[in-house]
Amino acid sequence: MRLLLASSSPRRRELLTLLHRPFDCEVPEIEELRGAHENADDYVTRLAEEKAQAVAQRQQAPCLVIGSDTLISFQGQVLEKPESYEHFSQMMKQLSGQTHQVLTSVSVCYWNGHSVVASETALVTTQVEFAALSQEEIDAYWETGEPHDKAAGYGIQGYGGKFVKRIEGSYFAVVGLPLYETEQLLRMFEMTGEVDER
Ligand SMILES: Cc1cn([C@H]2C[C@H](O)[C@@H](COP(=O)(O)OP(=O)(O)OP(=O)(O)O)O2)c(=O)[nH]c1=O
Repeated sequence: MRLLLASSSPRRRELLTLLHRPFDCEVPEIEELRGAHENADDYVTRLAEEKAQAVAQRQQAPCLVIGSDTLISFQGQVLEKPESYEHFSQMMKQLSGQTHQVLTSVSVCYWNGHSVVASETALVTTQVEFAALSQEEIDAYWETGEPHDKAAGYGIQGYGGKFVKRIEGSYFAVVGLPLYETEQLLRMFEMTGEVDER
């Protein structure tokens, strides 16, 4: 049974290699737009499911497809990737000296070549406490080029790591793919018998 990762993220690809299964990557093309009354949990869950299913629907043969999505929830607001320097700077000022939640969902779907037979999704929430940041630090961080493709504009695994005082939850979920939950979902599908052993 072929395993596919529905992602353009180099971080997710690297993390999935740690689960020791051969896989291929395909980029999901979905619109990321939150519904007016959709809360952060529902939104991040829907996006992971849509990514997995978008890639599954292109396949001729049976496969398992993994999709994932990461966003930041802070005081009732959802923070996604920065659209500009101004947007980035505004998000960093909001997070400065505060604790925010990183929400990452991972969805696995089993495609039989014609339809989605089964789909399971896990949502992982991690608390991240940021140090108080000066405008100089925020500006210098923007100059590294790291923020632009990351939720809320920071990467805990890179230069952004020095802003993180404490985390409670899954480090790997913050980087983009919760390893424990992904392993559990894959095992569940592998054990059902519907899906052949590789
Ligand atoms: C908070 C945080 C996010 N991120 C990344 C993880 C995700 O790649 C990205 C959030 O954007 P996503 O929309 O979840 O993913 P993506 O567009 O990068 O990739 P895909 O093709 O799978 O949709 O932010 C980090 O790398 N480090 C961090 O500390």
